[in-house]
Amino acid sequence: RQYLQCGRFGHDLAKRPLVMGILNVTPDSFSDGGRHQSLEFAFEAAERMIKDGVDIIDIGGESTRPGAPAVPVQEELRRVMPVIYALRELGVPLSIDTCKPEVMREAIIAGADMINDVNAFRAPGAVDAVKDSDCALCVMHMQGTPQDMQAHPGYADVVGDVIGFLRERMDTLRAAGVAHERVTIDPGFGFGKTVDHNYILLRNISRMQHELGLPVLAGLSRKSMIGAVTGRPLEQRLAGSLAGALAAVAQGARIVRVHDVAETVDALKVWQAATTDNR
Ligand SMILES: Nc1nc2[nH]c(SCC(=O)O)nc2c(=O)[nH]1
Repeated sequence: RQYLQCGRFGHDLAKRPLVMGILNVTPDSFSDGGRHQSLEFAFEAAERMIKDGVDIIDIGGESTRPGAPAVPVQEELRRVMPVIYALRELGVPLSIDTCKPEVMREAIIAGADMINDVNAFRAPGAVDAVKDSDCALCVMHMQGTPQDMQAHPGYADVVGDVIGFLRERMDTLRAAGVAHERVTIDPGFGFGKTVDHNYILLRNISRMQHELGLPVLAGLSRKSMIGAVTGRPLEQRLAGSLAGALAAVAQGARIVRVHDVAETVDALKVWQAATTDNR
């Protein structure tokens, strides 16, 4: 049985896959990019996700899309901290999508249940920032940086390379005293991968899970790997994203990170009914 036993998180992943809702608090994710409006919008979006059945809300203050500009730490703190303090009143588990140790520390103090680091806690000070807490950690594979990762993605063996990377990150975290149960791993769809690499990784989630003995988080929602095979633009990738989420869950993924919470919750309910013996 695999759970994220630590701290406020405490979900028993053995029961059913969890839905992580994406909450971007970056200026480009709000119509006017205004601060006050973004907090109001973030709060309303979170309330909506909770009503729709979300299990975790992932708050991100820095876009990590290919080519996205880096955000200074003070600006990222100004974006995410008000949202964390506001949303923690709603009682829903919160994940913070950040690579910066300073943001990790503040988020943990504010009661974050998970730190979701697309850089796998490689920044100087990142392991120190989280090792003494009980919050859950998502360790994701990325080749290169958001600025250059899609230029020339290449692997000798993409699955073996990703597993090797995640194993090395786990060894570093464990050496720092981080408990195994706190960690969820993630192949990082779209982070230094071609479309083929992404689908090879998707087909091998169960191998990752078994070789590393850790639950897998899958984030395919609306990504270019969905667009590549459907020909759909960003705003028309719901069906493809639902299929991707179910494919990941069929491979044993325990958390899916999505934009469309209500639809994914429904899809997983049908999946659960179709694949679980409820007698
Ligand atoms: N753990 C985790 N965190 C993420 N943050 C983003 S931002 C890019 C986007 O949503 O298009 N993707 C992921 C992902 O795949 N896994």
